[in-house]
Amino acid sequence: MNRLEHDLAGEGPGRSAAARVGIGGPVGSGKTALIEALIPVLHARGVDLAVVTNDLVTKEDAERLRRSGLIDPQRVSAVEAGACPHTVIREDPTLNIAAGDELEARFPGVELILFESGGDNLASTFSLDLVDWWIFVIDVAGGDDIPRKKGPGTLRCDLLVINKQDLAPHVGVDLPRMLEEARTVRAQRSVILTDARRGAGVTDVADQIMKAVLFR
Ligand SMILES: Nc1nc2c(ncn2[C@@H]2O[C@H](COP(=O)(O)OP(=O)(O)OP(=O)(O)O)[C@@H](O)[C@H]2O)c(=O)[nH]1
Repeated sequence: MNRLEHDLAGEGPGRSAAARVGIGGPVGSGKTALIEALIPVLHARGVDLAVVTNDLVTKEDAERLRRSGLIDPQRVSAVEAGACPHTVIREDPTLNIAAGDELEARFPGVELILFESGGDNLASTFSLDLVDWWIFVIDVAGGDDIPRKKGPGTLRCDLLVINKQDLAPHVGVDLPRMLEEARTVRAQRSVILTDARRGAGVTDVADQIMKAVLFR
């Protein structure tokens, strides 16, 4: 039974107040930019929100979000992942679970906690002990062959986001084809194109979170 099933059953150690959503993906694909774009959209829908960031040896992403003015800085927690970001989101997610629990204790009304993983490769996946649902963010500039490589992140996530769609003409990427290949390797499970810097596609991502995770 994963966390979501525990929560629906209202029992067991996975029981918690807030839904937990992971946001992973390769270095620089736009995970933080997506969170920055999602925060105002989710706030406008009345979602009580907090964020946990994972960086290798700094707190850079957390500091960026705290300075952004988009969210109460107290609602952003930083985990330092060390050399292997996989460990803290998959093999031993204890530090992240504790960071989420601590945010829930400080903000009892919190409904949704976003966990941004440290930038990593196409193999990063989240433990279902940590998150109820997770998004994998790749980007157009990383190459239109990424979906065809069938990395575990691309295949297993609940939602695949292909970010930086605005860059497609500049890097020679056939966007409709990349989208089609991504849908094919995912057996038609969700794929959304975004431009996180300008906000394109971000309401679609928020719609999926509202529906699949918050049941509204
Ligand atoms: N053109 C364009 N640039 C983007 C987009 N999204 C993010 N960027 C830029 O891409 C760079 C990396 O974005 P981040 O949000 O820091 O990426 P990240 O995945 O959080 O990076 P790490 O935490 O280092 O793994 C920044 O310079 C962003 O401004 C987009 O949709 N279009």
